[in-house]
This record gives sequence, structure tokens and C-alpha cells, in this order.
Amino acid sequence: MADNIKQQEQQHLDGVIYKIKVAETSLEKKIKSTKKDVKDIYANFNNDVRLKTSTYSGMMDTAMSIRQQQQMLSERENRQEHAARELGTLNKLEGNPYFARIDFHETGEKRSETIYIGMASFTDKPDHYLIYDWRAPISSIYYNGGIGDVTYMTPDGEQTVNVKLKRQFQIENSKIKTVFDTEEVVGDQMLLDALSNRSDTKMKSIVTTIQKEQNQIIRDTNSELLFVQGAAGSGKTAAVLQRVAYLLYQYRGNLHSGQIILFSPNQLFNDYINQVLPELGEQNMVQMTFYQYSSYRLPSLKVETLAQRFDEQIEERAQKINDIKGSLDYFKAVSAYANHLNKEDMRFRNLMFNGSVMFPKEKVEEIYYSFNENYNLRNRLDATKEKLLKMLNRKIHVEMRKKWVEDAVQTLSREEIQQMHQKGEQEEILDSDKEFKFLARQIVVKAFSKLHRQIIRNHFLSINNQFVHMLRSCPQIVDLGHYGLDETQWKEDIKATIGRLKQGRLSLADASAYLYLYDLMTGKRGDKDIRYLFIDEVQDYSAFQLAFLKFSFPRAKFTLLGDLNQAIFTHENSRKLLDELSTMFPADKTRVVQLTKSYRSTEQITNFTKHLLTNGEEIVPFNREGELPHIYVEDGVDAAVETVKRQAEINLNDHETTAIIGKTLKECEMLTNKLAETGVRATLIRTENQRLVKGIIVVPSYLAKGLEFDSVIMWDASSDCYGNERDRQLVYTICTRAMHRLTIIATHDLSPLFDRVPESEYVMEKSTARS
Ligand SMILES: Nc1ncnc2c1ncn2[C@@H]1O[C@H](COP(=O)(O)OP(=O)(O)OP(=O)(O)O)[C@@H](O)[C@H]1O
Repeated sequence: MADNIKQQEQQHLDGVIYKIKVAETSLEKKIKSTKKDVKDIYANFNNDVRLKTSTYSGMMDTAMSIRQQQQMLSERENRQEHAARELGTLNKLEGNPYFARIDFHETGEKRSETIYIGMASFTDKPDHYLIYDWRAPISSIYYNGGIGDVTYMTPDGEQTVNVKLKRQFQIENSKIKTVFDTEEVVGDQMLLDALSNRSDTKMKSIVTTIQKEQNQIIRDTNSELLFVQGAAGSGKTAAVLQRVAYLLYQYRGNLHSGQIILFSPNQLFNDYINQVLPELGEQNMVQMTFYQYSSYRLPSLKVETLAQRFDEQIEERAQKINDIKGSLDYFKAVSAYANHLNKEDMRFRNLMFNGSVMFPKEKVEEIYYSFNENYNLRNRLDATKEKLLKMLNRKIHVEMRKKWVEDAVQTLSREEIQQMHQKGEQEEILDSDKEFKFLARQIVVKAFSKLHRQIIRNHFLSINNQFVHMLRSCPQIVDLGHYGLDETQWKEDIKATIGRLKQGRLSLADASAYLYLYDLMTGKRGDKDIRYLFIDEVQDYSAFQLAFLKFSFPRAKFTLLGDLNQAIFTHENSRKLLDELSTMFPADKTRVVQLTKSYRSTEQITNFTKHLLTNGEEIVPFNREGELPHIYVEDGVDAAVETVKRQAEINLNDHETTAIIGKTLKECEMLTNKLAETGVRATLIRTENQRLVKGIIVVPSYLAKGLEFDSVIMWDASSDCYGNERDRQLVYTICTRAMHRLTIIATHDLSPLFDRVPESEYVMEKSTARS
């Protein structure tokens, strides 16, 4: 780029920065003066508020003047807060105000226009934009096309402009480091620079290099269901975080971050991505894992953890059970079963008082089914509660005459009596009979309060029994044979579920059905406040879970991101997911976007990992050069640990973050101990509640989901660890975590899952070959 262009742009930049500084000074003044105002209001509060409390009108005056002062205060405080936020944005802009310039011509206009695009908008006078926010409609032309006609969406519909110049900048500390003009959508050079950076324990925003296909995902506002199938490293997570920032900008004032929820694969991942939105000047949305959601909804039960769920995968029969329990057929079966509860089969519990039955379950059942067939489960339950509460009220009189109440009245202390009078808002009564009745009533009401609460909280329903009854009824509703199961196996599984329930535990698959059944029984209608729901790594969700989430968040638009190649929990079944999903949303409001380009890894790593898949989704590597992956096949564990040690040291010397990814936690523990014996310090990530750290970490495969590292060492890629075809997607997921370097180490024969990779795509290092 010619020096004079750089100079001209630097001059323009200096001018913008000067104006930003002017705006900052004026905001600082404004903040100072508002602060002083607030202080003055507090100081003069006593003088300005006229306290007149002797008459009614005096009290009204006082109230009015307090209210005026409060309004003034809150108005000043809002102003101060707003100015402080604006100042924060300007401070961020000052060092790096924009990253692109576009010159374009709009049909019908005499002159071309020039705009600069940055992280936030900046005007020096009303409607005079020196910088446009990257999320403004016009900024789309930067992401959507190169030179020539480019179309973008405005609030009034599509608009086409003719782009004459597209210029990109790298600015640091108010100085232009590089300027380049590009004909492309977003220049490869800029993207290459961004991707060559080292990994971090926190994900970064991609605003300056968003790709066209990613931009479609970010700016989609029409779809009820947006399904993104994207290869590993294609920027699904990155794009979705930008999308949240975009939605918050687009619907400012009508949408806040608390109305957006992101379901993520694990807590480590939550921690990894939690800086992106603050970096974009927005607040984080609600983030949770499905496990956390189920546990929060079922506080008295222990739901199976990620690690337990992963270990369970190994058993084939458990997998079949999971398949059926994850299906839409099963979801429909639970719905049909609940529907039939309107007529019969609702299970109840006795309501007890002082160790004996107060309302027997038969009585509760009689009440429940006494209402006509127009009642649904929700109002049937409400009406039952109302009736039970009335009956409980009527029982107060009977109970008051019982001996235990008389005894309790006799033993009341003076203080207790006084307290009861205060609570009952009744003066002490001189008539002793009335006084006795008053006290007896208070005692009974207090004693009944637990029962009262139990009625309000539906304790007369027996959800555990109901759930088991539902499981028993299933063979009549779902075709078990279709899932390769027979009734005996199903019964055995029910037995296991009962065993778990007795210990207060539930499997994750059971937890969804349990919650759904409970919600139907109690007529819950879901959380209507959530407007956007995102699921990352959706291939690990079952159709049941998705249908349940749709039921639980009925007003939310869904954005689902996944890679069918990385289905480590649902395996091949995940391919059915798309079909099943399409039945849950209106076809004209469903959009499927495919991202095929993989940005995370070097071309060599992507070419290698591509061959790990059979019939995989399409993957195109991004053109970034690196070394070929290395495979070491060693003679035994000790030799392999030595190789891990050597490789980890090389990686550390290159300042690379290394993740050693083992299959299970047990293997990772063993390796960490062995490494420690040889003097290598590595941090073992045992649970998802830990934090990622720099240096060498050892992490089990199921926790590495969604994360990325400079270097990955795959630990024990031998045939007895990964001998099963079902592990193919897991191996793919592990290897695709590497950005710059991938090393695969086997303690003996290499897993056959690598057989399909052509020899030209890696360097094979056999133990014997090196010795
Ligand atoms: N347009 C882009 N500009 C710069 N970096 C990008 C872009 N798109 C993706 N990346 C980078 O590529 C890497 C992979 O992105 P991301 O983690 O979002 O992929 P993913 O599709 O969610 O991957 P996976 O499914 O394997 O977890 C990240 O480091 C991300 O910052």
C-alpha cells in the first residue's frame, strides 16, 4: 500500500481520535457535574423536603416532595450511568477506533459515500457518523461482498449499493500498523493473521474477520429455528456469540441479556467463552449445561453427571435404552400418557398429620376425578388443591377439641400467649372459654401449616410412582422392537431406575422425561420470558431433550449449532436429529445453514482429521500452513510416557499451550501421575468446574468439547482404547481441538480408526524405527 495512502488514513484517524477525545472530555465534565448534583441533592435533602406530618394534607405534601427529590436523584443517577457507559465505549474506541473503510455509491445519489466501521458507533453531531457500529445495517456490506454490487438488509427491506473501495486496517494504540485494500469479502490476509495467533484460555471476538456465511447466522432475525451444521472449527461458537451481541443491539430496549439462554456442553466451555460479549461491550447471556438445568429443576434428586454419562456409553444395551429414551416417539408417549391421566391412573399419596393419615390417597383421587371431563390436568389439580385446603380448614374445629391441643394450651408460657395475641392481632380476651378457643385455634393452625404447605406444593401427587407407572405403560405406547429391545430388557431397566430413585438419583435420560411428566401433571406452561435459546454441540442432545426444551421455553427462537461428525454421546443417531427437529418447527420458519470451512486448524491438521470420518459432512481446510501431524507407536506405557514428556517440552519451548487429551478420567489420572514421576508438571482437569490454565493440561475427552489448544497430544491412541467403530467421532473430536500441532501417541498397536488416513497426511514414528 502506497505510503501516501497510509499517511492520509493516519491523518483521518488522528482527526477521528481528536474528536473522540473532545467527546470524552465533555462526557467527563458531564459526569463530574452530575456527581456534584447528586451530592447536592443528598446534602439538601433535609432542607428541600418539607416535613409536615400533623395533618393529612401536610403528609401528602411531604410525600410529594420526597417523591420529587427521589425522581430528581434517579434521573441524575441514570444520566451519570449512561454517560459513564458512553465514556467506557469511547475509551475503548480511542486506541482502535475502526477496522474497515468502505466507499460505495447508492443508486440515485450524486456522490459516493465513505464509511468507517468499528466496534461501536461514534457521532460528533446528530446523525453525523464518524464510525458505524459493526452491527448497523450498512456495516453488512463489509461482510457480505467484495467490490461491485452488494446487497444488504435494512429495516425497509433489501438495498443494493455499488462498492468502490474496501479497505482494512490494523490499528494499535492509535497508530495504523497496516492498511490493505481488498477485493474480497474479508481479506484472507487479515483472517490468516487472526488465525495464526496463539490460543488463549479465553475465546476472543471475531468482529473484524466475520465471514459471509457466518454473517448470515449472526444477522438472522426471521427463523424460529436456525440450525447450523458446521465442521469442527468452522466458527459456530464464535458466530453465535457475535449473534447474541447483534440481537442485543438490534432489539435494544426490548431485549436484554437475561432473556437469552445458551446451553453449552460443559462448565469449562462456559468459562472459556465468557469474555467475548463483555469484549463486545455487552453483558453475558444466561449460560448453563443441560445437566445444570435439570439439577436446578430437580433439587432433591441427583442427576447423572457428564463423566458418569460418558462411562455408561460403553455398554451397548444402555445405549439402546438411551436411544429410545431420547426419541421423539418417547416424547410423544409421555405426552399421550399424561393426557390419559385426565381420566384415570393419576397416582396419589396420603397426606399425613401427626403420624396418621389425614387425607387418604383414595379420597384425594376421588376429589381429583370428581371434576368433569372439560377440566385439564392444570385446573383439575388447582381445583383439587382448593378443595383440600377447604377441607383442611374445616378440620381445624375438630382438631381443636383434641386432647393434645388442650395439653398444648395448658403448657403455654406467658410470652408464648402474648406472642399469639400479637400475631392473631387480637387483644387478650377476658372470657376464658373464648381465650381457650383462640389459643387452641392458633395452635392447630400452626400445626396444620406444614400440611397446608404440602397441599400448595402438590405433595399429594406421587411423581416417583407416577414415573415408574409411566415406564411400565410404555411398551403399550412405544414399539420397543423398533429400538432392538424386548419387554424383559425394558423391565430390567425399570428395575434399575427404581433402584436409582430409591437412592435419590436419576440418569440424564430419565431426568428429562421425569421433568416433562411432572410439568404436564402440574400444568406448567414453561418460561415465557426467554426469547432466544441457543444450544451449542446440539448433536449430543436427544430429540427428546430438544422437544422438552421447546416445551419449556415456548416463546424462544431456537439457534442450534452442531457438528454431526462430533456426536460423542448420540453417535449415528444424531443424523436423525435434523429430520426429527424439522417436525417441531414450522417449515417456512426453519433455516439450515452449513459451514464447511474449518478455521481452527492448519491445513495439514484439517486434511488429516477429515480422513478420520466415514461419510462425514463436508470439510474444507483454511489455507494456513503447518507441520504434518505425528503419530508415535511405542512399546508399552513407559516408552509412550517418555514420548509425551519429550513432545510436551518441545511444545512448551515453542510457547504453545498443550492439551494432552485422554479418553477417560482414569487414564488421564494415570498419565498425570506418570508424568509427575518423570518431573513434568501438568494440570489435570478432573471436573468441568475447574478453570483452564496455561502450560500443559491433561483433560478427558468429554471435557475437551468446544475447546481449542495450540498443541494437542492424543493419549493412548492404541487399538484397545479406541477399537470400536463407535469411537470414530470421539477420535475426530479430540484431534480437531489442535490449532497448530497434533501429536498422536499409542502405547502399542495403533487404533484401526486411523487406517483410512493416507500416509502422506502424517509422519509415522515407530518406536523401533527410532531406537
Ligand atoms: N471469521 C473468523 N475470524 C477469525 N477467527 C475465526 C473466524 N471464524 C472462526 N474463527 C476461529 O476459529 C476457531 C474455531 O471457532 P469455533 O470454536 O467457533 O468453532 P466451532 O465450529 O464451534 O468448533 P467445534 O465444533 O470444533 O467446537 C476459533 O479460534 C475462532 O476464533
